[in-house]
Amino acid sequence: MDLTSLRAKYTTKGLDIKDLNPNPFLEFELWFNQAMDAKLTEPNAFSLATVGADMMPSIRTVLLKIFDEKGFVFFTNYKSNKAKQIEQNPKAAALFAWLDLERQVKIEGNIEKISTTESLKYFLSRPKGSQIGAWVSHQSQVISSRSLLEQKFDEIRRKFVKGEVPFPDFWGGYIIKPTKIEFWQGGQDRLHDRFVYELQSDNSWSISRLAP
Ligand SMILES: Cc1cc2nc3c(=O)[nH]c(=O)nc-3n(C[C@H](O)[C@H](O)[C@H](O)COP(=O)(O)O)c2cc1C
Repeated sequence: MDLTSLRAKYTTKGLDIKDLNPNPFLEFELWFNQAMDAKLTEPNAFSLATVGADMMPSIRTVLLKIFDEKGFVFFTNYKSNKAKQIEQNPKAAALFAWLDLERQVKIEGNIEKISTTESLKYFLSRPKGSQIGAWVSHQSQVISSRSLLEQKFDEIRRKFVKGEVPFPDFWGGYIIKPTKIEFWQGGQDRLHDRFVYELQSDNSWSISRLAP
């Protein structure tokens, strides 16, 4: 299939350094709220890239659940492929592609587990079905059929039909602590605007414009 004629025009006003908040987390919050206001599908979904000891990059979608000046938090299975890669190499990149807004945000940084208390707090806020789902799925392992998953789901649901679903010790959150955050806004004739914030040794953030 030849896609060479598939071409979108970027028409948005563009970005200027004077429009940017000196604090990249506040800039991200502004863009995130605009993605919410635009009613994008799952605006908190992002591509998470990790690289394990074999140096082969791996990427998948996860959902951002918390963000503040400490970093960006998502939840997953601590025995999954991504978790193994993070253990081997605690660095990650995250990409939010808000294409309807002609925007992307790219985040790079260090990644670590959040505390069990914080993971538990989020686990308790999840619907019961999702809590059971965390128990059922040995994420990233080969399984022989879907029916096995469904059987296990039923077993666990019956077991905890009355009481609370216990918190699985192999499940929880990771926080990406950024050292770089890049904001990209589409511009006319491929003259896009890119600004990268980089964390300095005194914990301040520099801002540089990058060529598109
Ligand atoms: C929209 C969407 C949201 C997802 N959110 C999560 C998530 O928050 N956590 C998660 O572990 N997997 C999530 N997944 C599944 C992952 O993309 C991936 O299949 C899974 O985490 C296993 O990845 P791994 O084998 O690289 O560890 C999501 C997938 C999609 C399409």
